[in-house]
Amino acid sequence: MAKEPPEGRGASSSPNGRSAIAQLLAFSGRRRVLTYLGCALSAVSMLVSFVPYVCIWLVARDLIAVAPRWEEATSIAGYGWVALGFSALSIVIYFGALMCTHLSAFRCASNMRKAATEHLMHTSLGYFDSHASGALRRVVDGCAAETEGLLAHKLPDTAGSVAMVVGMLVLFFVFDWRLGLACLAAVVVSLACFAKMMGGRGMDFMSRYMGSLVKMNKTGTEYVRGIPVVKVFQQTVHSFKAFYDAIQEFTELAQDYAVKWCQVPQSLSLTVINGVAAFLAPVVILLAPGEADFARFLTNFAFYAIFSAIVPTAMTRVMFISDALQTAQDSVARVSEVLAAPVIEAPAHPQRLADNAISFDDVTFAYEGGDQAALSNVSFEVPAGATVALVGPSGGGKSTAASLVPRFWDVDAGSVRVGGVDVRAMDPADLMDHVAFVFQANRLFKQSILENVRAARPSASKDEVLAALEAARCADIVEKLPHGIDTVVGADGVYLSGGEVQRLMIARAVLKNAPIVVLDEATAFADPENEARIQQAFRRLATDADGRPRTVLMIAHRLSTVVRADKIVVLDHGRVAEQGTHDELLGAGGLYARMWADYEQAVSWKISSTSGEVA
Ligand SMILES: Nc1ncnc2c1ncn2[C@@H]1O[C@H](COP(=O)(O)OP(=O)(O)OP(=O)(O)O)[C@@H](O)[C@H]1O
Repeated sequence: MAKEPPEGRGASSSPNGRSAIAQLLAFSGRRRVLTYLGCALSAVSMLVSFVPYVCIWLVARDLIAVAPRWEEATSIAGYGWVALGFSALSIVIYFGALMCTHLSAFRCASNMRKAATEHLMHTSLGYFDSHASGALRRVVDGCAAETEGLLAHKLPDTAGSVAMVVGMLVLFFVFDWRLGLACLAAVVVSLACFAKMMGGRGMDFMSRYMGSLVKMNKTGTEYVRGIPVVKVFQQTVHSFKAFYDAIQEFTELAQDYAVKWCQVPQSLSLTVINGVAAFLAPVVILLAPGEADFARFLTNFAFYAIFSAIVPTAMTRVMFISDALQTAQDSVARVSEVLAAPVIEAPAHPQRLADNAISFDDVTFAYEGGDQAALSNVSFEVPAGATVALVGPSGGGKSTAASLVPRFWDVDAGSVRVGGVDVRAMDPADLMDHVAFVFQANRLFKQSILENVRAARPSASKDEVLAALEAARCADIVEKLPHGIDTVVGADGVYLSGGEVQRLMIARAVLKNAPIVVLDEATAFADPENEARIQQAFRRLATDADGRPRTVLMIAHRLSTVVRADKIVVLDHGRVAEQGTHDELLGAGGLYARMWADYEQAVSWKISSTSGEVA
């Protein structure tokens, strides 16, 4: 059978106006037909399971007809075999139904996961900044799993229950329509109570209840995330007012809903539907005197009194599908949200890089929802083989500028060029091949150091990885680990400091051997020894394997590292305040000169305070 493409994208494209089930079935692809087949088989199985009930009625009828000459009821054994045969047939058909619905449900879940993962592969990198990886994993995995129960079990069972209710109602009118009508009256009263509970104000209650539940879950997550702060500052749950209020609101709503609104109609509904026999009694008393065939009438009454109880069970099952539908609706909405994440558009005719220069041409960029631009009319050049440092006050736009090079986001106006080509006109894979990134938020996989570094170039040999580690001054890290380069990070208590992780990231970038490097110098969490090694590793990263200079765009948080840069670009409030070499900028006496003076003062204060003098 040909492999089906995941149809998730199609499913997400028109989420509005389509039911959750229709959207889920779109994920099942061609296998959706198995869901229909499974539901149909489940309904058939339910109808087949009626035959034993009819057999019981036939047995009762025959016995009453010949009583007390029981030996004349010769067909009873035959009815027994028929009942047994149909019971077995019903089970086999139901088994087949579940096989079909499971096959479709598994395909739906796997296509949902595939579609979301595939979409995330093309999503702009900036999206992951604002969406935590854990939350995304829960959406991709959790939502798919949540929908399995609905498609695999709830839907066929509901189809079966509907068939049961319909079949039972038909049977009611086959044997004696007058007794059937009495039973139907009970069903109608029960449904009316339920409609009162769910409709109008009840529905309003329900949507407020669900909204309040979502709010409580959200604020609860915030609270759990903030537990370290709560503990450190000796706070209680009351200090998380939003969470506390959400719990209160939910408690009151739940009580109101259960006590004020549901109590009466639900009790009535359950009493009526479970007491169908009570509706039959007056009808039987009224009709009995006029009955010509009293034995048959009695048999029918026995049938209705016993089997009418099946209807409420089936109806309850049908009603409770709304829970599963709500969960599925929620899952589909969350997956659709992931599928709507902005993607990096690849150009139809990608252009090739002419050289390794980077240039910002009149770039303006604002974050979604931001009231002002993070970068406004920013222009600067990083010539091929040069090292350019971005400096400036916090919030000046340094990280934003660096993240536009790998297309974490796309500019609103102007252009970012690499090798003379607008990054939007390049094949994203080509861009990634030419540029290595070392960012502050570095992540290591729970794999060996070897595999972690090799992630930059999977074809690299072990010797090449060792050479990269050596170049990034990581020898001391590897030496202290129990299994050297094969030690798995995060296992058996093997953890690395922030500075050590950053050096491994530099090793990755060295191994990648890309001609352009964008790095965020984050030495804030490194001790002096680590920092010295990181600086050496940065210097090593500035030249490639053949000793040729790489093009480096670095975000510098410490001015000591930028003195030797070919050019320094000072960003302030999203604008280029000034640019030039260290000496030129000092001579200009602007923002950089003031920052440098502050820096020198801080350093001299540090030196004098460590040498015991008061500055
Ligand atoms: N993901 C984001 N969403 C919205 N606004 C953002 C986001 N990231 C940064 N900003 C805003 O953009 C502006 C520039 O921030 P940016 O992080 O680029 O500055 P920076 O110079 O790198 O600061 P720092 O030196 O503190 O890292 C700031 O006003 C910041 O609040």
